[in-house]
This record gives sequence, C-alpha cells and structure tokens, in this order.
Amino acid sequence: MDNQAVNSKKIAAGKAIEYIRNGMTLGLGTGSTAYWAIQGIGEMVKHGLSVKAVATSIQSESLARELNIPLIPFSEVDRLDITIDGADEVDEKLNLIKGGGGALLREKIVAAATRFYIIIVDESKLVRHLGKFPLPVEVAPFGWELTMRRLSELNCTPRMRMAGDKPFLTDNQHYILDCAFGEILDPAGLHRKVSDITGVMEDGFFINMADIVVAGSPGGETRILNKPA
Ligand SMILES: O=C(CO)[C@H](O)[C@H](O)COP(=O)(O)O
Repeated sequence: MDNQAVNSKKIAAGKAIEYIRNGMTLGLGTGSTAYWAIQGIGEMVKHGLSVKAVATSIQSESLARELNIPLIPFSEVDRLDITIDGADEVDEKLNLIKGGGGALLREKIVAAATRFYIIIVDESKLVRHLGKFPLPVEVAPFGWELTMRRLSELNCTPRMRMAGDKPFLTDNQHYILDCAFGEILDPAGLHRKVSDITGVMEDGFFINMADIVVAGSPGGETRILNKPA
C-alpha cells in the first residue's frame, strides 16, 4: 500500500474517533483502515478514556488486547453506541460493499446492533455505483459448488477466495466467493436475490446501514458524508 493511501486512512480514522465519549460501548472494525481507529482508541484508553468494546474479527480482537482496550463478549451486548469500520466501496447513498478482509458476517452483526455506524475510507473508495469491487459472499463449505452455480445464475463470475492453495476460511469457518457483477444499479434488489440462495451465510452489501462516512484524502483533509434523508 502506498504512503498516500495509508495517510488517507489514518486521517479518516483520526476524525472518526472524535465521536467517541467516555462510557460508550464500541464496535471495532476490521482491515487496514479500522486498524488506525483501533490504534487511536488504544491511545485514548491509555490517556484515561473509559470504554468497552467488541471486535468484528479475531485479528482486531488481538490488536485491541495488545492496546489494553477493555473487551466484552458480544453476548453481553444489546446495543453498541458507535462502531467504526472500513469499506471496500461506498456509493452516493452510503451503501457499501464490505468483506475484502473476510470479516463481513461479524461486521454486519455488529453493525446491525450499532446506534451510530461510522465508515472510514480513503477517498478512492467513493464510487457512483457499487460493483467494481467483486462482492464477497460468505458461504457454507457444505455444498459450496452448488451455491456457486446459483450465484453465477445471477450473472456474475464467482471465484473462490484462496489462502495459498487452500480456500480462505473466515473466522466462522466459512468460505468466501468473490462475485464480479460489474456495475450494480440496484444493490438492495441484488442483495435480496443473493441472500435468498440457500448456502449463503451473508453477503458484503451493507445497505442503508452507515450513518456517516469519513473519507480521508492524501492531502490530509477529511470529508464527512451523511446518509441521505
Ligand atoms: O470489510 C472489511 C473486512 O471484512 C474491511 O473493512 C474492508 O475490506 C476495507 O478494508 P481496508 O480498510 O483494509 O481497505
């Protein structure tokens, strides 16, 4: 990753953590942008901030532990005050494609329990229509070949995500099929069709979930995009 992209991510994360207040329960995202938010929260905790958090992946949980961010089991959570997470694409209505890091299922469960869901991206992730980034679809290993055929009937080219010469396994022990649809004009409609396929555990569409998107630019500016009314 080039330094400019790193800077944009860091800047966006720095802005997002300004929304955090003492006593909040937080959701910690996954990926190279969420990494900076977790680092920032760790720094705030070091300086006396009192929060509790749940993580959206084993990776983010380990990072939070290293930084002494107090973690609670998700079973103890009813509502999270704020979750800060990254995204692979953001459209003009703040619909997202997520799951490039393979954490989409936990990320969506955490997002759905969140009062104020903040997405942080470098500005290159902002698009008019979703779809240039292949849609990650988390599927059950049992019968995945059939699930893949059903997905391809929706006019996409699915590919098994690999980790070396083996299928990539999510934290939930599922596979990921990355589905190249090309430009998607109706993400909500397509989300329904994908979700209807048996064997699909979750897809990477996050429709109408983000409250704000903080986009960082390499020059150090941030832009805050609000969910359309
Ligand atoms: O959805 C995700 C992980 O499942 C990430 O948030 C998404 O892939 C963006 O990652 P990054 O910040 O590294 O570009």
